[in-house]
Amino acid sequence: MAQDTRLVEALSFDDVVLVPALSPVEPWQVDITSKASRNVAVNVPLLSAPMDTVSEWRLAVVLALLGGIGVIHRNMSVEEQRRHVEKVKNHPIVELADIAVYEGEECCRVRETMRTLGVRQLPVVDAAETVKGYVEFAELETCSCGTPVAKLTKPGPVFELGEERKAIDFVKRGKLDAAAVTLKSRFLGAVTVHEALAVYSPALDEEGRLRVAAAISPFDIRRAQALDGFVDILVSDVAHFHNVNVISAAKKLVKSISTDFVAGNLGTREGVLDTLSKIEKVDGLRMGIAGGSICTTSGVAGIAAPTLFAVMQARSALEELGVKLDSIPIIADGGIRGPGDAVKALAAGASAVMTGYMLAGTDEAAAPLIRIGSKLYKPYRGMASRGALERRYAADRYSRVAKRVEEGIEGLVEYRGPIRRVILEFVEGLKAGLGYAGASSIPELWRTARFARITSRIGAYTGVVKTN
Ligand SMILES: NC(=O)c1ccc[n+]([C@@H]2O[C@H](COP(=O)([O-])OP(=O)(O)OC[C@H]3O[C@@H](n4cnc5c(N)ncnc54)[C@H](O)[C@@H]3O)[C@@H](O)[C@H]2O)c1
Repeated sequence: MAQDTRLVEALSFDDVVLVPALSPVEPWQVDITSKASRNVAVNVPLLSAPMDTVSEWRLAVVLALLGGIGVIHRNMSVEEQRRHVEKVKNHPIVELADIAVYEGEECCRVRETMRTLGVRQLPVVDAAETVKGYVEFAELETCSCGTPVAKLTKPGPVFELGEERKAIDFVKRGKLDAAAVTLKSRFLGAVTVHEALAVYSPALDEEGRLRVAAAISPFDIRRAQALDGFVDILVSDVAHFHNVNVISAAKKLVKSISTDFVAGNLGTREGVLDTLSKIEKVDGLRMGIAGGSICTTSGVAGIAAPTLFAVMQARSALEELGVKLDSIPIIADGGIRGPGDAVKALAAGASAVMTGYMLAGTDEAAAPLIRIGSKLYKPYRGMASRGALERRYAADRYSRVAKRVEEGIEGLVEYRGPIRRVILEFVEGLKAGLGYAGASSIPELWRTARFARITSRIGAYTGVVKTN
């Protein structure tokens, strides 16, 4: 057969922009709820990459409290990975010790403050200002002053702003010794209540526990079975899923699990078509090869499927099969530097994005904080870097050595503070992006987004020295 020498165009995030459109919504009204896999809803369309400098239980807890989902890496034994998942699943949403019942004047004061602020819900925080969840302020009884007594009940999902609800949620740790306004400024910092309400919305399973996913190799049935039914999603974690051996291993593996299975990484339409035609149960597609900031695959092997291109490829495969985009969600994985790239990935057809880089510098990331001179950093490395591979082979005696070449670097990223700051910026960026594109939700963005190719970099701060 003659070699096919046609060039296809593999677009990357910097090659395109989304063009603005008539907008029926204000950014704060934009709904960014989505799916991380067929049966797993998220309030923030973000998954942490299963990397050993990023995703362990601590990050997964806070990310789920903020509405996204963490994917626990697999550079550890099966037992250890299960323990990480357990820690997330058993983590309290509301710490019972922090719960108080407010009565009388105190109750009236809370209600009045919240009414003044136009707020129905505030997050519960601990001493480190980590979001613990929500408390419900339900109109169950009436206190002496005639207003309802606040009772803290099971945490619920975030209510739509402007929606009339009987229940009023509010946030507080310990006794209400300060007005909600004070709490707002202490906890929320410079952001508005509207913004904060949009962010703090835990991703919970049917039993009200935090959601969490775990990375597996399709060859590792033992690991998959140990996590099956316990974790929300099993995420395939190999560089080239479109390999006959990987596909046949996955075909076998899915027969023994009931948890959502995300296939990946894939880069092409053909890869998706082969995956879906050969594997009975595929609940999501992890798309993108060699797009990551720490990935050296394109240099080492000359291969890449840039994330934006890979998402577009998956979308065309699904459309060809007549499969709805939200029934097999596409996860854009690799090279997402911030919300702008994420908006482009979503517009191309993704339901959610996966990132290591954006989260690697946060307090909650799995690597230790390092000081060099006056600056703080956190280590960050690719999962095919020498260090990560050595750890895998040492920690997991069932791991296979498929290649003897490194495809990732080990480096440092600047310290970024608590993850909630990153997520807040991410959520607000997404909402702004959808607002510009004239879409009030992600499915609407799929239908209406228009891309334009750009001929040169659209740069912010060009020629300006940034001081903040
Ligand atoms: N997303 C990316 O772009 C990317 C690229 C490289 C590595 N990685 C990550 O690095 C880690 C190691 O990756 P890995 O796939 O080498 O893991 P691995 O060593 O567990 O390999 C798993 C299987 O994937 C197949 N495979 C992998 N590379 C292949 C290739 N070049 N040609 C043919 N088949 C291939 C083989 O069947 C192999 O046994 C994983 O965590 C992976 O996700 C990611």
